[in-house]
Amino acid sequence: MLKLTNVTKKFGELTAVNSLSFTVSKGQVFGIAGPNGAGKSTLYNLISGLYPFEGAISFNGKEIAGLSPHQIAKLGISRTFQIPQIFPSLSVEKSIGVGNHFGSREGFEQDYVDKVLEFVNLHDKRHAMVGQLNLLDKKMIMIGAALATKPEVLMLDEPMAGSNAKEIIQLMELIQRINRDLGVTIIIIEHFMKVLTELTEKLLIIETGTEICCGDPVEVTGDPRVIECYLGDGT
Ligand SMILES: Nc1ncnc2c1ncn2[C@@H]1O[C@H](COP(=O)(O)OP(=O)(O)OP(=O)(O)O)[C@@H](O)[C@H]1O
Repeated sequence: MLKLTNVTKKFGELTAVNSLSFTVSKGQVFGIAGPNGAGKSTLYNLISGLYPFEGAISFNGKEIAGLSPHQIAKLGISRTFQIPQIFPSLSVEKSIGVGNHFGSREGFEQDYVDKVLEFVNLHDKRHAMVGQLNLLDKKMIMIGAALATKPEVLMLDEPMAGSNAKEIIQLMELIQRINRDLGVTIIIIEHFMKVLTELTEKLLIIETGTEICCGDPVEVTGDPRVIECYLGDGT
């Protein structure tokens, strides 16, 4: 479904993404982890059409290099950000509606916005101003706006950041429902290994833009190269 071939991104002298190749299959939950500065968010920025890059990225067989973020969203790729990107003075309903305006192929659909509000459990807060809500609600709004684009693939950038244990369980449950009930393929960048091993079917570890290891999450997290570069030896 989503295939990256020798994708490289340089910022001047710095190679942020270094010849990465991997495939995400339809319906999969695919994890990405690595130390700070490894190039994870840059990878999302490339797939979202924010920067030009070397190599190839194809989605359902179509090359996406050169397409605008808007065109890529319309193809069915959506994303969230580490820090919730929200419009503080918009209502919850309008914020999710913006996602539907931006990405849906069928034009604006109020019914779909209503469905998303229910799905992310924000129907009771639909008229609240986004800026007045707590971090978990803001995350749910950002995920809801991404879902309102009707994505085939949803890329989540550190969805658990800043959340407590109870919120992490709620977010994990939501991600599983998005994958299972809506059939959306998920790519998730996360630092919490427990979240990655519980949620994902395949895990890619990168360091300084380069692949260290990719495969079964339990095997990957036990790989000595991953322990050395990312997890540490516990001492
Ligand atoms: N627009 C940019 N211009 C120049 N350098 C950039 C730009 N964006 C990212 N970088 C650099 O590219 C490297 C990878 O950054 P990136 O944000 O992708 O890492 P990351 O793995 O997402 O890190 P973190 O876990 O801290 O979010 C870093 O060295 C960063 O400083």
